[in-house]
Amino acid sequence: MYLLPVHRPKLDWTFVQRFCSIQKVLFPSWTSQSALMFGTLLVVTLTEQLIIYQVGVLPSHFYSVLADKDYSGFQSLVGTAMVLILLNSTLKSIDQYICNRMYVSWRRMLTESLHTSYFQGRVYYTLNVLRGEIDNPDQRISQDAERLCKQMSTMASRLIVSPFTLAYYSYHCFYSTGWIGPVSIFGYFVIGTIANKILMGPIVSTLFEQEKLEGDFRFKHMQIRVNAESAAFYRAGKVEHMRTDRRLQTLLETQKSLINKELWLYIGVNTFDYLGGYLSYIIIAIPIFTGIYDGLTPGELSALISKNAFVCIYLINGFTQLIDLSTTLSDVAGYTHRIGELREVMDDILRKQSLSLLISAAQKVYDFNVHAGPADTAFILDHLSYKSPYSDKLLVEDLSLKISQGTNLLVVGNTGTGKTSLLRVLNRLWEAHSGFVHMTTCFGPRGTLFLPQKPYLTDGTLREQVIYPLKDIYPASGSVDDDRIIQFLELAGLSSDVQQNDAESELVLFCRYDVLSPGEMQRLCFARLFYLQPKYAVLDEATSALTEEAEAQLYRTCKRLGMTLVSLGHRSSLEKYHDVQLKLCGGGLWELTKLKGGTRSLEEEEEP
Ligand SMILES: Nc1ncnc2c1ncn2[C@@H]1O[C@H](COP(=O)(O)OP(=O)(O)OP(=O)(O)O)[C@@H](O)[C@H]1O
Repeated sequence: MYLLPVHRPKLDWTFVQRFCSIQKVLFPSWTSQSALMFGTLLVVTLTEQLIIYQVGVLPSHFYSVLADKDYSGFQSLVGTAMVLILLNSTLKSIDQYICNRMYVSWRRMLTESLHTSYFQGRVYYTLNVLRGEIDNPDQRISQDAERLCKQMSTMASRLIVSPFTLAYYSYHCFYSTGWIGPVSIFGYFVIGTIANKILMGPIVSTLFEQEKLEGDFRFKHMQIRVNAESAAFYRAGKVEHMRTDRRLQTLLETQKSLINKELWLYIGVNTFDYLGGYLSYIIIAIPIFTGIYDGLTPGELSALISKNAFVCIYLINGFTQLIDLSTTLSDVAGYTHRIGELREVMDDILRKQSLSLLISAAQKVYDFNVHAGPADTAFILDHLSYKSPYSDKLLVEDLSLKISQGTNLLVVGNTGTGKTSLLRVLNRLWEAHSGFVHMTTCFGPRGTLFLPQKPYLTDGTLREQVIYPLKDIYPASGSVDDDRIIQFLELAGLSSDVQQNDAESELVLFCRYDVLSPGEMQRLCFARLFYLQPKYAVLDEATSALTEEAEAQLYRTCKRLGMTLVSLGHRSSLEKYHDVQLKLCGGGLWELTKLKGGTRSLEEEEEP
């Protein structure tokens, strides 16, 4: 099993590392779109600050012209104020616009990067089925990534400019008030930061927990949505109501606890804000009471006080804005941990996956002579033993078998004896416990195709359902061969459905695939098989929902199309389509027998 050490999410070094690694995704290079947008935002916010400074010192000019009764100076000042205010509001809107664009761009890059890892090899399978320590990967990719980008974009314009404004206003504050102003403001900020860091600690872990419960709650609703009919047959409304409410209660309890913890942070932040407002007067008062400005006229003094007040207040404001970001930062930290953790686990899976691929490639070269079979061999199993990932008991022990073209294999056995698990091992979803297993053909057309026990229908058009898992019509050069698709749907016994869906236009939206009966779904999967025409078809109880006549028709078509079949099933009627039977007896035991008749009896059946 893959397990990473459990880490309680906090504002710590792990957060910094995870945050930096996410930034590398968001800013892949200096010339990337987001880096350019970030640069533009910097220019816009700096210009905005310059304008704000000019707007901020306007009152001091007003005091001065009003005290001197300077009418023309007053007029030009009103004109300047109008222009500055217009400029300021335009720049502020551009600033918001860039932040929103950056959010979309970040979200695209982060989600695409998560998708790249998630869909690589069989990471999504390992993550969802085999590894329990990552809760709700879907929620992390869809919602947490979105919220992280949103919160970061709201922080961006305030954070980006703060080093410049702080330096600029510190200089002005020093110039106006001497060292006492900046030093007392810095000291005040350090105390505020330490207090907030302490208050933010519990919020990060509670937010992490809340997002997990949010995912669980959503998953419960999704479960009901997908299984609505089965639940309705059980009249399970009451019990599902109770269970769904229970998840909601747990979520709301955690949300309440988060809000309680945030209350202390809000108290801290607001106290810091209001105390900061008064601090500016203390700083301004010092040079006045120490007599530094004694030689000034009342008009000059009030203009100077207004200017100094603006500089001090703005410096304090610069720091309080940073402190105000604490609530956003604690959200960012929570989401960063959730996404960082997902990325680490996916990287870990990918590393192990490529390592096992390397080992198996090396083994393949080494074992080539030992295990090489005829050219038409699809699967080679040599002394293979396997077990389920959560158990120590072997499902099958020491199984040796070669599956070649023309030799159809039927795998039978009681429930839970490991039939589907054999396919998991063949497909490399599970690792073999010992022995050698190798699939010599490729997946898809001309190779091997698996029809899993639960038919999987994807979203999209009927054409896309039939050509699945291919992205495009096969072969790539071929024209859109809807006629072939319709022909194979008919062969699979789905003609009436096609006509219904096909009535208005060609093979368009197949939006009612979710209401197909299990039998119809299985027929649709056979239509896929006929379309792709692999050399080998591995069918896991692929006809369990169909009648024996339908089964016979589908199996005959497979054979006519030249496929070699490996079937898993319980029905004795399957025997006549196969040449060899592998019976799994449980406890690691198995029996391999030749079936009498097999292909021959099928040919006889077909003759009339
Ligand atoms: N994802 C999984 N993780 C852990 N154990 C699993 C997993 N899937 C199946 N198992 C276990 O492996 C064992 C074999 O399961 P398998 O699906 O191979 O049975 P089967 O022979 O195909 O049964 P059936 O005839 O019902 O399809 C079972 O005990 C099952 O609980």
